[in-house]
Amino acid sequence: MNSPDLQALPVDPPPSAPRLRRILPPGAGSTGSWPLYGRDDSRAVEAAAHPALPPHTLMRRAGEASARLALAMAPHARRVWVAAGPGNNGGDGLEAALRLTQAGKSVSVSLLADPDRLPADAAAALQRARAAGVVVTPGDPAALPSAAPADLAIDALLGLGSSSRRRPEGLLASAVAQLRAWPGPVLALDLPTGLDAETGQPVGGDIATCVRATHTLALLTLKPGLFTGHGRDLAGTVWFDDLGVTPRLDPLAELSGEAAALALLPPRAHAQHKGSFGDVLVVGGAPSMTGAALLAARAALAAGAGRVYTALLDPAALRHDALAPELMFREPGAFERMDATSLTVVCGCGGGDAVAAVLPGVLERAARVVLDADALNQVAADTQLAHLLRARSAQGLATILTPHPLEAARLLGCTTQEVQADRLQAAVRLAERLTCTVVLKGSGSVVAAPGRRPAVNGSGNAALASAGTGDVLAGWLGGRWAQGLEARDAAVLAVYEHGAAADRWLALGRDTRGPLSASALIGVLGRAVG
Ligand SMILES: NC(=O)C1=CN([C@@H]2O[C@H](COP(=O)(O)OP(=O)(O)OC[C@H]3O[C@@H](n4cnc5c(N)ncnc54)[C@H](OP(=O)(O)O)[C@@H]3O)[C@@H](O)[C@H]2O)[C@@H](O)CC1
Ligand SMILES: [K+]
Repeated sequence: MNSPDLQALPVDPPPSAPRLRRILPPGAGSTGSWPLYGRDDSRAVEAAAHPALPPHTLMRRAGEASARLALAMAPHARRVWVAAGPGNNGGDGLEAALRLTQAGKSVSVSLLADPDRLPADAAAALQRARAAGVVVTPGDPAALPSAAPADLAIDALLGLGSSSRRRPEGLLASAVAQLRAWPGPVLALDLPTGLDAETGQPVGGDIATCVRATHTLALLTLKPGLFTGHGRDLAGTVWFDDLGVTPRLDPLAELSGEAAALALLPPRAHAQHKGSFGDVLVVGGAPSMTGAALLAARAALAAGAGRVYTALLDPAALRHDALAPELMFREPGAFERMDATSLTVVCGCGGGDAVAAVLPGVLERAARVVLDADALNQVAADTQLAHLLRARSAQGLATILTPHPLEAARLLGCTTQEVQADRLQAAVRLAERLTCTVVLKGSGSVVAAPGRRPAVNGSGNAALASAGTGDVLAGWLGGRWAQGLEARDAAVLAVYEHGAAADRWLALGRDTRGPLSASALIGVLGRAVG
């Protein structure tokens, strides 16, 4: 997208600096972390900004930003269809329609609302649009003429006011269906209609009633729902315009970006030696699952740990890895004789039930522990292990858990659906319950630590959905953490790098539909950021 298109429209009032920023996928020069605000806090930010501004200023700015982005993303669109809903999201759409008409586009607006019952800002926008000659048709969008693939649709049906339990029905549902079937690009204003701003779940539970946008322009604040759960799939490329407002509230969460990860990378000085970079012990690999432990160990090595030991739980397994001869193999019982105070133990990868025997010793003594997969299931099934885990933080021992949603559900004693219904809250609850740092994996992985603001990861794509990538994450995380980072920082960094490696893989022109194998992932991880 080139900047002349973004400059094509008159601005009102002129912004002092470019406000429109691309957030996802992260590009060159992307910033550190972005604050994410929930529904109530976004409304509070809006309410605090209004008194200092002339009436309708924020909505005008929202319309201006939307029109600029629309022109840039669909420069050859002959027609633009705006689907406007009953609230201020619809008002944003009307403001955008006005500006796109002024820019020479053929714009039609379907207003799915009673024009006499619009909120004040939206009512003013309707008046301004009509006065400028925009054709606004209240009612049924089914009457639309067919669109060409270059034509643009704007989803201004529902935004922040989307009711959390009410799925779009009737005319609203029919407009959503039109947007889902639209042959060209779809720009969602603030949120794709039907997406919950905080959880990234479909309101009313049915993803078929959500708009699937090619681009979403978040307005005033970035909302966490755009980046986790179904948010990534429904929002497409995410843009942000703060409308010239700086929030004075603590955010609900933050989005980790490239620069934040780069700032956390452990430095490597010339005069350091392998002893400076920490020791990692990977415990796992029960019979028929040794590959999982080997993947984790190779990843820990690639992450830069000074020495990596591997304790396979399969007594018959080879004590050698021809592809990683740097790995040192030990018996599982050897842990008892190692210096646990300087050790980072990655425990669980392919560990099966056999991992239960080593877990008590590891939890009681190891300075830093990453628990993954079967180790998490053992903790969920054994209250004594859960007790040992909780006791660690009081003894100054740190733990990072890396559950996927099913493992998190077992640990929390709830269903996977309940975890997914609010991933941020589930990660925070788990971190507080077990006094650990938690990485809740999945689309938009969440890093939570007791008393700290949760972070949603901004990197990654569906290529990571392949066997063994979780083992690679656990090992890579152990390898990064061993080099002296604080637990939450290590988790934020490793999770970002893990996703960025998959992004880089796609950028290199690999098969965009095929998965990235776990072994190939280790190969690209070292060059994931920077
Ligand atoms: N004002 C400003 O300065 C700025 C505003 N901004 C923009 O405003 C947006 C928030 O506006 P908003 O609060 O009016 O909410 P919005 O999402 O438009 O809809 C609420 C309406 O929809 C209705 N409704 C809800 N669910 C429904 C369902 N399932 N099916 C049917 N109806 C349903 C709901 O009805 P109710 O629940 O009240 O019965 C109500 O009538 C925000 O996202 C941003 O785009 C920004 O540009 C910043 C500046
Ligand atoms: K919308």
